Amino acid sequence: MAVYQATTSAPVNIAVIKYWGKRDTKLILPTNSSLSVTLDQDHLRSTTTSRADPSFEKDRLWLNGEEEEIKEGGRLATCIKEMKGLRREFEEKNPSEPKLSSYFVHISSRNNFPTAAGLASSAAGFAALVSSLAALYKLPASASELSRIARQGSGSACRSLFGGYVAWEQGSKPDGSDSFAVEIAPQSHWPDMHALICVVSDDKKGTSSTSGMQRTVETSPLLQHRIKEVVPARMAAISKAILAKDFDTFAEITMQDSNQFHAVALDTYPPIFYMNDVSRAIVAVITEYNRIAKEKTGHLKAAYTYDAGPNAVIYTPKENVKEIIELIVKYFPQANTFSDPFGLFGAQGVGAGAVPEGFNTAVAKAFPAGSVKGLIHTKVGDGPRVLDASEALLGPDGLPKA
Ligand SMILES: Nc1ncnc2c1ncn2[C@@H]1O[C@H](COP(=O)(O)OP(=O)(O)OP(=O)(O)O)[C@@H](O)[C@H]1O
Ligand SMILES: C[C@@](O)(CCOP(=O)(O)OP(=O)(O)O)CC(=O)O
Repeated sequence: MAVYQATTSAPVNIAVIKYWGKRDTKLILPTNSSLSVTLDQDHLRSTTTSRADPSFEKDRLWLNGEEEEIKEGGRLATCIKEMKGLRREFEEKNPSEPKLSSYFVHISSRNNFPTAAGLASSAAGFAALVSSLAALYKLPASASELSRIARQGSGSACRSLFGGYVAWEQGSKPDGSDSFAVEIAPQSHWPDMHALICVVSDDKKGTSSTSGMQRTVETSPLLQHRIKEVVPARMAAISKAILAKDFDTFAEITMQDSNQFHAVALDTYPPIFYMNDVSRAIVAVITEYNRIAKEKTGHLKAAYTYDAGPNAVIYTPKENVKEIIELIVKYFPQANTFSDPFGLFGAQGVGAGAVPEGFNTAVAKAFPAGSVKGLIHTKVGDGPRVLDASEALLGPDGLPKA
């Protein structure tokens, strides 16, 4: 008996122009365009195996080994239904192909990082789901077409269908057909972009992005200004900066847009707070770091950005990463060993940290060990990957492997 199965992995993306607000909550159509950097799957990824089989009795999905309910009309069900629809069209055009669209699917997925902790697990997760079904169904669909379906799982997921630098064009059609992701530049265009994730908390967050952003749409007058007056100009300027590899402009817009996203969260009624004291101290440290860099070299060296949680993501050219880690470690001593995937520190490890010459240490207090629970060093990466059968997450019985 033929086994119809495919395994793919997909990356996390972290936005530099934030998506926050929907004009259609069912189709997941945003109130503004957004732009992100895709991070390397060598470090952070969702891996998903999908199988179609005539013996399966219903569609089932396991996330990190636990079965998730596929609610009728819910986001998972919508993505699976849309993908089966594309397969059906493909079968109609290619009548000799097996009728996989009529079989139920079993899907097993794993994230190699905390789920629902503000590390964009839903983005990587839905991108991996859609790309594994696309591989299973052998669809000729483009990444932008698939992004339209991933969007209906979680808005930010549409951007994880591409590597590199990715825009989600908001579109204007009521049916969402023009709301999808496009590549601004591939990873290879600007491979020197590194990212340091400061994990402040990996707990499940208090206010989900989904509910938080709708409260903002309903109550924040500042959001209306952001949508009309701010984001369109920033999208154009940051796209241009990426094409020109202009880190100064990229960094300035990234930090300003993170600030404004958290300002609209505060402008929401009742207000939403995602950043905490540790997050704000990291802003102060990076701001001072940039001040002396600008004084010495005329250029910025780092850009912070925060999603719907307290974790910082710091974008920087590779040459600065060691200095930034030393700086962070100085203020936020590490309780856990830093994995150092790029081998910056050698056998002696990160040590007690250091500040660059001229740095005003009074900008923040030193925090107790463990305030920043961990540091993840990664960089810009590629789009979804089709993996070998040996990496499958479903066993011969069609159930998740232990
Ligand atoms: N690998 C996966 N496959 C399918 N669905 C997933 C996967 N990973 C996460 N999800 C879905 O995404 C949900 C978590 O999304 P949520 O937006 O709460 O957190 P997050 O994505 O980590 O944070 P944020 O989007 O704010 O960065 C999970 O409860 C699950 O429904
Ligand atoms: C702050 C953000 O990370 C918000 C992400 O929101 P989600 O994509 O998680 O929301 P839903 O579409 O409701 O699933 C900004 C961004 O990624 O652009």
